[in-house]
Amino acid sequence: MRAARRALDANQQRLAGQAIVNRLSHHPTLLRARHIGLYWPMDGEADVRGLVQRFPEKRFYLPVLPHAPHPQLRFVRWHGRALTYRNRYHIPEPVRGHSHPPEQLDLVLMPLVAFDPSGARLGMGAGFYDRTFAIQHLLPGAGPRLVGIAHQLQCVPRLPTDSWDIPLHGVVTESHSYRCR
Ligand SMILES: Nc1nc2c(c(=O)[nH]1)N(C=O)[C@@H](CNc1ccc(C(=O)N[C@@H](CCC(=O)O)C(=O)O)cc1)CN2
Ligand SMILES: Nc1ncnc2c1ncn2[C@@H]1O[C@H](COP(=O)(O)OP(=O)(O)OP(=O)(O)O)[C@@H](O)[C@H]1O
Repeated sequence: MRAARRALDANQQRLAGQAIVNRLSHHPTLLRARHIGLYWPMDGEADVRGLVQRFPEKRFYLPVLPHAPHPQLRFVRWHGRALTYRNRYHIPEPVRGHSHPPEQLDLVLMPLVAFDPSGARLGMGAGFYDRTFAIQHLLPGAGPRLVGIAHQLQCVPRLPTDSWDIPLHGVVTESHSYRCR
């Protein structure tokens, strides 16, 4: 999946990102949300950063890697400008800015490697998102809506899941919007 999404050329990437932003722009969950977790795309992930210009009245945050012993991602405010600092995976991160408690975000747009229509998500394998939103196992209605963002080619019929995986509420690709739970 990672090789397949990396193989998309710049034009396919641009079109996919625009199509997903357009879909999200009519998505009631996005329209209602005020504090939104976003991500800086890497490794062929769909680029939905255009949302920041599209919705200047909303507040967007980027994930910042935890330092031991804190197991959770932090979400730091991002205004859409260039970033210079890169984390250990070479992903840009804001170095200063207001951080919003993850469980108080309204919506988190989650990067993923593969997904299935039931809302199972395969990530990069470090468990950052699962640990950050683990509270949803205890309080299923609590915390942000979790919406996966992907290219349609990342959809598989059925993914195996582990007990700690947090299911997605929905997934949006350039051609489909899935409602999962
Ligand atoms: N854009 C984006 N940001 C994100 C994530 C993501 O999946 N996408 N993450 C989602 O959790 C977190 C970062 N998690 C990551 C986990 C592993 C690797 C990674 O590249 N692993 C390499 C080995 C890297 C190394 O150790 O040198 C690999 O698997 O090939 C990258 C990000 C937070 N930010
Ligand atoms: N709630 C949790 N508490 C403690 N450890 C956890 C929790 N959730 C996940 N983990 C740990 O994280 C590891 C990686 O999880 P997994 O392979 O599901 O990551 P992923 O969802 O693919 O990655 P990511 O969320 O970073 O994109 C697991 O082996 C597990 O030990």
